[in-house]
Amino acid sequence: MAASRMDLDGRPIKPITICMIGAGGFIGSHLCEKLMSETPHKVLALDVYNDKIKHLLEPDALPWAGRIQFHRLNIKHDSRLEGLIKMADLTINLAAICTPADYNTRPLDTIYSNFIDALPVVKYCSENNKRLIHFSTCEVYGKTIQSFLPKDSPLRQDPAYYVLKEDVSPCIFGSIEKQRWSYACAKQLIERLIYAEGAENGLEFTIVRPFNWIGPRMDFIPGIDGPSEGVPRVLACFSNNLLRREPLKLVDGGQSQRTFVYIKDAIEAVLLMIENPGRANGHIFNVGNPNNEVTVRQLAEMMTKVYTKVSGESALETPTIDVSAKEFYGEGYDDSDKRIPDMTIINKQLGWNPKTSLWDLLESTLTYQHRTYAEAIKKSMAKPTSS
Ligand SMILES: NC(=O)c1ccc[n+]([C@@H]2O[C@H](COP(=O)([O-])OP(=O)(O)OC[C@H]3O[C@@H](n4cnc5c(N)ncnc54)[C@H](O)[C@@H]3O)[C@@H](O)[C@H]2O)c1
Ligand SMILES: O=c1ccn([C@@H]2O[C@H](COP(=O)(O)OP(=O)(O)O[C@H]3OC[C@@H](O)[C@H](O)[C@H]3O)[C@@H](O)[C@H]2O)c(=O)[nH]1
Repeated sequence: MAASRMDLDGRPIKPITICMIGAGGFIGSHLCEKLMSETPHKVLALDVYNDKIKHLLEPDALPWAGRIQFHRLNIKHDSRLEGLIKMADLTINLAAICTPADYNTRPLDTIYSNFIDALPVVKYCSENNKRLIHFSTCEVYGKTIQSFLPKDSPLRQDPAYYVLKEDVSPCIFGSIEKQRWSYACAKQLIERLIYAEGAENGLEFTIVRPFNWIGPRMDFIPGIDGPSEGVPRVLACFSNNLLRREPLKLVDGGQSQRTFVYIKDAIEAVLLMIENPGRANGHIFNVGNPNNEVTVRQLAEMMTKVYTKVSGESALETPTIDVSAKEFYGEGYDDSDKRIPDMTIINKQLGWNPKTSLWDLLESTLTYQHRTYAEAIKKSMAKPTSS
């Protein structure tokens, strides 16, 4: 099966070894799954955790046994990193602190994780002539130009002022005390450094800007497989509320807009980048679904409807409540107003298009959430609390 696979230019795809840093996270787990089930490539999977890829590592009888190897390490301080990058043909760096609740409360860890800790990875790839696919973020665009226009300006209708385009749009962040932007700023600087390594030293790189990829295994459910007081990204926050039958919290009224793409669609795009280096090298790619735009309030409403359908439970009388950003995230939070990816470059280079509608992706994801967590939540809620 694998030997006859062709790239986009009709050439047979040769098996390669991939050093995947952050392989134990949400995106990494889906990418490992795809690479094991549909390709002949080998993966050196690096992470501090492996819970989300355990099903790929054990038992030894799995059809891909021997093609995936887990290395438990922290890239902040581990001398094995360079050796592992040297053993591979391609490095994919996914490692990062990337939950907004951390950006303004742990700004130093956020900056170190997204910039300083990524530096050796870039350096080792450049020095050893290894290809790098680096995961950045749509947050590097910051706020849209539209958000600074007067409310009654007709220019607000013009996509030139809000659609985010890799080679045209500016990066607009808030002031320094809005520490929300520390993440985006660190990601922007590492993008610039990688770009400069390409320009000055010939590093072969691809930069990925994910636009809200969501699906099973994203983050954690507080108190079940993560800290009770932890604040994950919105999919897991709302899933947790639905599972516990409590109102979904809308930060500052839930007016911000996002486009959500199904993780399985997005992984197809990454596989195309891996297997078509000639088309992907030197490029920055938006990866998102421009057709799945909603406000956070609309997302909450849709998730409530979908969850009612997949769980068979009745809807809550009060499905949502408003909370202020300060109350929910603390001092220094700020938000991206709107995120619609322009798809021209990825379409032209890789012919990729997302397929799954928001309703469909929520249906499969919430079915997974219900199946995975409903029992555990019931048990934990039935336990008497110690006082
Ligand atoms: N999911 C999205 O929609 C999205 C959007 C924009 C950007 N991204 C970017 O994509 C990448 C992956 O995101 P994700 O959603 O899978 O996040 P995730 O938190 O699930 O995965 C990141 C993984 O990196 C690991 N890691 C972090 N620091 C490490 C270190 N020092 N050493 C070893 N491992 C370390 C973590 O343990 C985790 O398993 C990140 O760079 C993130 O900024 C994701
Ligand atoms: O319970 C909640 C959680 C979140 N929200 C809101 O929902 C929106 C989305 O929040 P998420 O936590 O998913 O994160 P964001 O979309 O703001 O940023 C994310 O996008 C790009 C990636 O780099 C990161 O994964 C993360 O920074 C925000 O407006 C947030 O304020 C709520 O209204 N209620």
